[in-house]
Amino acid sequence: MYVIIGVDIGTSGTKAIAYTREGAVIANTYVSYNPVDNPPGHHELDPEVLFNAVITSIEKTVQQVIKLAHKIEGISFSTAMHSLIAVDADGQPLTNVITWADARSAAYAEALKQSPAGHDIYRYTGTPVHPMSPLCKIMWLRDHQPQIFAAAHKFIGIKEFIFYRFFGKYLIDHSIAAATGLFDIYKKQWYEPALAAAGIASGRLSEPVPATYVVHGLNKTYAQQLGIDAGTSFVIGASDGCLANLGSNATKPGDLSVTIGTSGAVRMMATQPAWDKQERLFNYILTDELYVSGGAINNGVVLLKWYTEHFLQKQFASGDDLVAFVQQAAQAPAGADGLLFLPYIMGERAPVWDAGAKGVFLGIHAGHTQAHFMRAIIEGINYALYEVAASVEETVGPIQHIYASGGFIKSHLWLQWLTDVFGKEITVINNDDASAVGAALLGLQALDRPGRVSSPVIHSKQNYTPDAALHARYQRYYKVYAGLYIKLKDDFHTLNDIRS
Ligand SMILES: O=C(O)[C@H](O)[C@@H](O)[C@H](O)[C@H](O)CO
Repeated sequence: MYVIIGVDIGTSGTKAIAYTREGAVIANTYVSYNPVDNPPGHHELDPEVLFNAVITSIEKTVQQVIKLAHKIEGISFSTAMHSLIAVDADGQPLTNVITWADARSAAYAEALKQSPAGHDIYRYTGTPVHPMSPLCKIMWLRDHQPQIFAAAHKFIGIKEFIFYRFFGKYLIDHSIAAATGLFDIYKKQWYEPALAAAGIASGRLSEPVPATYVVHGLNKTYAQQLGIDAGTSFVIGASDGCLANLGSNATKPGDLSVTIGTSGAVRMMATQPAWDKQERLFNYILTDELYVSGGAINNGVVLLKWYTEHFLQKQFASGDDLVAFVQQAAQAPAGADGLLFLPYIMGERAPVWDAGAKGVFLGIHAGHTQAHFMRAIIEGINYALYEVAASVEETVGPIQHIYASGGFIKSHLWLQWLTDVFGKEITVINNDDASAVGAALLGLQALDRPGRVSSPVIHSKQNYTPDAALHARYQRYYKVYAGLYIKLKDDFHTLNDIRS
């Protein structure tokens, strides 16, 4: 049987899956990594660690496929958005991979956001003006590391780095380009006013190609190492966010995908960008016909890791530790007996887009225990996504079905609590890594009929139904939650000033 390998290169690890045309995952490998040690507010990965993780995950998956006597018809890629690496003329990295979670360019984002150019940049590039975007990171490099800026032959992302090593070409798919803040999502070319703001010409960026673009001619050394033919088709693929919609079945108008991994997001597909006059939502590209609108939050499972390591003084790895965390939180009642958590410990993206926002526990009383704090954390993440979903509904259209994906789907309890907050049924299909499955599906389409996107084959389906009484209780708490940021915004910034 033929399989396609879908690779999802994330911020915490890389996953490769072997996917059949019948929609079964018959082999997979996950390689995790940690960010390099950095000052607070900076978040970087080592490009070599990342490259090796991609090699290892593909190599081990190929070995499993060969053992099962199957054949590989192609490899297709999903990657985290907004990453930046400056490379020299030989393709050697001059910087680490600066990830979406890096906030060093906050002051640049703030200034640009207030300017007329900033509003146009948001509108035409689809990327909110925020330190996550490569645009703001390049501005920061230009002023803070002028030697690196001058020596940089290209400014690229994770996938371009990998593809350059594999094929000797700098290629960027439209989906990842749409998350740079530098790409015109209507004309599908680099956007001059954004290039001017960054102080670069388009020649210092990669060549944009559609997500279904296929490359051949893998470097022989890597072909040997991976155990595949150098003629194997490599589909460039798209971004993890857009592909999570595809892999979790949220592909029709009215389908909302809710992802909670390290970070989180809600997204809806549309045939055109949904320009949000309040600039809360992104508009990314999946294929020539499909845009993905939505909002991402910074604070997902990263909060469980933070709380476990700092307060429970234990190691935390997603998976079993996540399930155990939620089980312990379940000792507290829904609503955590009046303990509310505004989860902005990493600053926040949608809907406030404020890198200086902070977290708050509100309503602490003597009856609260550790379990209440843990429950409040989960509920804070749920409210944050619910708030973003409301702006998607307002801008893109009514929500009809909700599909969940990401590491949190391992916890039935968490899925149920999220369902109760949303007050709408939530479905999880197949339990696989949605972005890797999305990459495989897009890959199959690219190899067969470029430009079209199919939906996953559904083998299993879990539906979660809301409890009306709990939804009503959450609604009362949510109203308090939704007023918190505005009340506290200035205080967060005053505290930041005092700290610095
Ligand atoms: O849609 C999404 O999921 C977000 O917009 C992205 O910014 C991700 O958070 C990022 O790619 C990390 O995986």
